[in-house]
Amino acid sequence: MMGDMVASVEMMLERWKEKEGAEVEIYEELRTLTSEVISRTAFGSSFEEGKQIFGMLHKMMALAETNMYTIRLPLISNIFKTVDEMEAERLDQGIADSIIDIVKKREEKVKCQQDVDSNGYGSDYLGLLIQAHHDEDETKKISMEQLIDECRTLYAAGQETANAALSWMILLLAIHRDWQEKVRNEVISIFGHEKCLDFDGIARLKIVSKLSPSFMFHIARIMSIRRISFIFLIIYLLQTGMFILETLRLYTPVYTGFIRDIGKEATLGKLTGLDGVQCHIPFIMIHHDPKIWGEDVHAFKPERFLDGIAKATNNNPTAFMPFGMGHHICAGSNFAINEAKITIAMILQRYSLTLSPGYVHAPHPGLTLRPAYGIQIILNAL
Ligand code: HEM
Repeated sequence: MMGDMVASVEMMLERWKEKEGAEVEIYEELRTLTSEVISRTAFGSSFEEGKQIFGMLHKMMALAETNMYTIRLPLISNIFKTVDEMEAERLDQGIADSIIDIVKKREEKVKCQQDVDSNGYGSDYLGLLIQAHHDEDETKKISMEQLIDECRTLYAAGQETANAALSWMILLLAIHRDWQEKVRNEVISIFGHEKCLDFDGIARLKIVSKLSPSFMFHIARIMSIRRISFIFLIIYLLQTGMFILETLRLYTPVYTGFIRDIGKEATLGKLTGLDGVQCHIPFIMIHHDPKIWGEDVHAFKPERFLDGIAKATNNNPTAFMPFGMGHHICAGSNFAINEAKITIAMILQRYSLTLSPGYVHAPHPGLTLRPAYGIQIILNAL
């Protein structure tokens, strides 16, 4: 998975070579990147076809956002459909057909015994889903509709959110030049300027996982392991980690939070929730509450996370929930943090980021919290 992330960032940086010294619209660039990452992860070898599906899904999400507050009348809405509703249905069918096509191609390969690895239908997400679709155990088997739904969920949950989060991170790095330097210094102290993207190294380095990064580097140099495992070292990006948490607090992608049904009467402080009542937990309000974070709640201060989340939240660690909480907590939180670390590390190894004077700050509360007019950044090669 990490290999797919690195390969996708490499592709983006290749494109950027032609844009050095010029202004780049980061939100769109990162949309391509995050779609690429999810496409490769979800569809593996079929990621080009996956990208077409994600293109259609993206259009559907845009339609959903436009119509978020449209009131639908029972019965009448089933008979008379708006242009947007008809377009959404067309896209939905297109997505389902494309997924079925990819599934058929994989199944054909298995029949012909070509290019099939030991995992049968493949070890990417799609392969695992097809395997589940063919499971002989009826209790584990999933239907084709469920398979299609799973692919949709992964995109919706994993692309838009990561796109928004990464965009705000780049903005904050461009504004807070001191933090841009801190994060870059940390990245370079661990990875140097070279591309250290060898994944085979991880197996060799696992056993020394408790040792410090500088010691590991020393050992690796002695042993002539030229390219150290990126995956392993990524966990040592501590300043970068704090920076990521602070961005997720200030610009929480799933800003609306979640709604939970109260299953049975429950008391929380002075509040009593009755069975059947719905409870809305708005993340962004909790992330901006001075009672939890202190009077400097609106300031950008990654160092508040230096001694952990409990300290930063005045001993209310559950008050920090960019990835949700409980049974439905984000299934891709580690994926998202690693994606962010890899992307930031690889960008800062190569570029100094300056905010364009044309940037207009307008966080837009759509399905996710995203920049209404994009984020224009000037890329200066280091
Ligand atoms: C910064 C990026 C991300 C943020 C802020 C984020 C946030 C969230 C939140 C708030 C939820 C709802 C949790 C709840 O209801 O308690 C969620 C659910 C989910 N996320 Fe993420 N997410 C991110 C990235 C990803 C990625 C990259 C993936 C997949 C690769 C992913 C997969 C999922 C899935 C499958 C669920 C549904 C879990 C369930 O209902 O059981 N997310 N995410």
